[in-house]
Amino acid sequence: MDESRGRRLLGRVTAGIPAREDPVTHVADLPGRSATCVPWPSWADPAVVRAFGDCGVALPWAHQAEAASHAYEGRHVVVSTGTASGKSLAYQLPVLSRLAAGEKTNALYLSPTKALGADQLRSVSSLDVPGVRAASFDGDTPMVERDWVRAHANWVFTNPDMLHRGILSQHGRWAAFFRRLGCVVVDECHSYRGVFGSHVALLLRRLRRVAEHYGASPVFVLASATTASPASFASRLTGVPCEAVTEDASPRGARTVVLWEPPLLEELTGENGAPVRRSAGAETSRILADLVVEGARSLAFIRSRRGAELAALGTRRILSEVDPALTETVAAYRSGYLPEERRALEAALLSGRLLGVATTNALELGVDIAGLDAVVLAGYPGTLASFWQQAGRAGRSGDSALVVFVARDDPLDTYLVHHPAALLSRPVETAVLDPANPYVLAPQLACAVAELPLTVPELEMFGGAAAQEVLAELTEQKLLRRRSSGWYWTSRDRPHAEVGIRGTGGEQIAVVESDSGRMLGTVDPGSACFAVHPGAVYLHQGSSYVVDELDLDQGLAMVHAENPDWTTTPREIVDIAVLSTQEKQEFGGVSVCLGEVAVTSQVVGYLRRRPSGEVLDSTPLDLPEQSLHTRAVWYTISSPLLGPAVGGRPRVSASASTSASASADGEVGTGGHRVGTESAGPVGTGEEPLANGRGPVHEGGGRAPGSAGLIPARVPGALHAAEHAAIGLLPLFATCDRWDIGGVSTAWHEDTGEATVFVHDGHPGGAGFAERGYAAIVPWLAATREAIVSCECPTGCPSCVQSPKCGNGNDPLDKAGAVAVLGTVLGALRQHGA
Ligand SMILES: Nc1ncnc2c1ncn2[C@@H]1O[C@H](COP(=O)(O)OP(=O)(O)OP(=O)(O)O)[C@@H](O)[C@H]1O
Repeated sequence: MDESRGRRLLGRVTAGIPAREDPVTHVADLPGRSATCVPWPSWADPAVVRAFGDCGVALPWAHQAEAASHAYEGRHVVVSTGTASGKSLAYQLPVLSRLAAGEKTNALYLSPTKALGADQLRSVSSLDVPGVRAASFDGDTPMVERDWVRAHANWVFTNPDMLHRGILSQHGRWAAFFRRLGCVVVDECHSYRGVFGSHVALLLRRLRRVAEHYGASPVFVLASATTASPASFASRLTGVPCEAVTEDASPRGARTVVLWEPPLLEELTGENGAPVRRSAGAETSRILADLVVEGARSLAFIRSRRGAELAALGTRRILSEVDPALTETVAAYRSGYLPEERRALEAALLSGRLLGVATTNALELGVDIAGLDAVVLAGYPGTLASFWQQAGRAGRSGDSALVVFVARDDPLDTYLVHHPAALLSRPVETAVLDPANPYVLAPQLACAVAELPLTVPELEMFGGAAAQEVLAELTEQKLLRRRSSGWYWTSRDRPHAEVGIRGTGGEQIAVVESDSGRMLGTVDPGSACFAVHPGAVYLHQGSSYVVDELDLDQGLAMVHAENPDWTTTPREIVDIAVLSTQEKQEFGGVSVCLGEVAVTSQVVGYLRRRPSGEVLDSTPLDLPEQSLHTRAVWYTISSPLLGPAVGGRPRVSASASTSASASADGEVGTGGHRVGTESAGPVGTGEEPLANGRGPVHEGGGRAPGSAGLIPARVPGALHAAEHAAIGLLPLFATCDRWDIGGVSTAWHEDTGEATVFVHDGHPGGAGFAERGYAAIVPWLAATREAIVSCECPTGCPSCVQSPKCGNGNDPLDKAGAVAVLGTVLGALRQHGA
């Protein structure tokens, strides 16, 4: 294939776009690499080597052999290499070699999703190595088969949910399996982050404890996408020291990576008259259609299932006008499809019968698809690990391929397409998890004690003092009994069923279709008012429903199927109180704090909007207040630093400007990474002009040196805008989703006595995001300011300071004021040595 295929495809997808609308903000050519193969390790069983050879693997790549040897020789290891770099072989080789040699040993494989577990079982079974009895044990395993698996399987494929509820909770029935447990495989371990990751970390400690009880001490083999500090992450996740193998020896094709910002729409405006851009989904359909016309096998990653379906439809619509025969070569792919449908789609894409597939991240993990001609990413997938994982589906075996990152209309994506280094030159972040979160620790310790009485020496593996405190509370609640030998579970019932490891506990709200009585899914209690309030549009597996009733007492949301051409946005009022300040640093009029807060929120209504952003109407709601104890990072600014003139202090604004947040549903965020993405331009007093040429703040009178120079009336809007943009940018440092965090800003806060901007975790007890914000305060706020400055809109738009979930209808928002405030804060931080 032509070396410059990526460049040629780029020429095709930009052909015909007028220069003034040129969406391409950056192009980077990433070189390819050839494979480094090594001989099979001497310990590898010949039958296994033969089986791999029959599947086209003549020799292992160097990193595979290295990781496999660590595992075989009993050292815990994490292999952290790129997409499709053959991580499976790294754990298959040692496990299969022992089983093929007839050793009486067992292995346990854990994957974050059932589908991935099924794929991996299929791959192991297809090798057909003698002596291997591999079987899955998950929610789909029929009861009649479960006994067989427990008694006979020597390699069990499961997931953390089943390990928690179905295996550890009744470990006595698995005694024979545990006695011989020699290896635990933790696949795609980078996805264990945030609250879910914290649960899994404690679950793995429980697993180790139970295995030890039966006399086994398994070796852990972890597979991860490329991440920073994989060894320390793997060690935190498992609680045992892990070696890391990171040198990727698999072959990789060259890639042309293009950053793409859709143009502003001339004919449409959004909330408060703000300019809006063409949607990333529509833009992606257009690009995908061009690629299909070129005969390029392409994948487009879209963040929602519905978005993936819509992008496929959009692509087909465009193609039907060009060449109707090509419409057949385009499809959507997402979880929720039957395994056979997914297999058929994968095969069709690999064979070239399908050319364009619009997918959710279902095709990101574990699916054996690589070597495509092009990948389009509609929006930042949340982490660099995901970005590279998705981009890695393009360009293998020496082919040059095209990767297009299309920005959505939000501050983070806008920042990234204008700061390529933040996307292309940064080391991938490590995942954040916080197993010491008491909201996670308490239910996990209850399960651990119910499994086996906990002794004092075992405290250390669960976090030492933090665990001791939690145990004391559980004892006080009479859930445990303390004896001299340790802690004992008091009830006959096991706590496991009550403990949801993917959220932060509490009774889940069931979402039920009224007509059929079918349960569609569950929603975290903390986010129910937000996600399934009456009138809300609820999406499930690509289908759309509208909520008729939310009964919080019964834990039920009743919905009916409906596919309206509008979406809903809840309106929420939020209040925040500081419970304790754990860290505080003073920087001459600016202080930066980390601590515990109580966030009280109430959904008071919702907006209906068209996909274009146009608001149809606003409906009031009467729902109860919700309270969330969590962690926050906040900064305060003294009056002289805000005010316009020396002596001209801003009056305190009586009405606090708050913005909504605190949704605890959806994916749990991940780990963060402190990076050097500081703004290229000077950051100081907020004097630099905005990109639109407007000077930022010139409000009469003199100004104290370094102050923001804002008259009091502008302070709430300035803080509010600064808070929105900061929420938008935190995912760059804390690798959470913007929906995992929330914020409140106020011109005067009663606990701090000053103008304050809070950004808080959306999960009870926190998931480590606020800590990341605190640790990266300067680069985070510098990036925030830079994102606002570089946005070309005049007074604020979704690309900079408007928030899609604002409880105050994005009002007041003062874009220039936000730049001034952030400039002042950064000036103070820098001047005082932050
Ligand atoms: N040493 C090798 N030589 C040739 N092909 C190999 C080798 N090792 C693995 N492969 C092939 O590479 C492909 C990707 O392997 P695998 O799915 O294990 O990668 P992965 O790193 O787990 O992928 P993902 O990033 O999707 O998790 C498979 O088709 C596999 O057969």
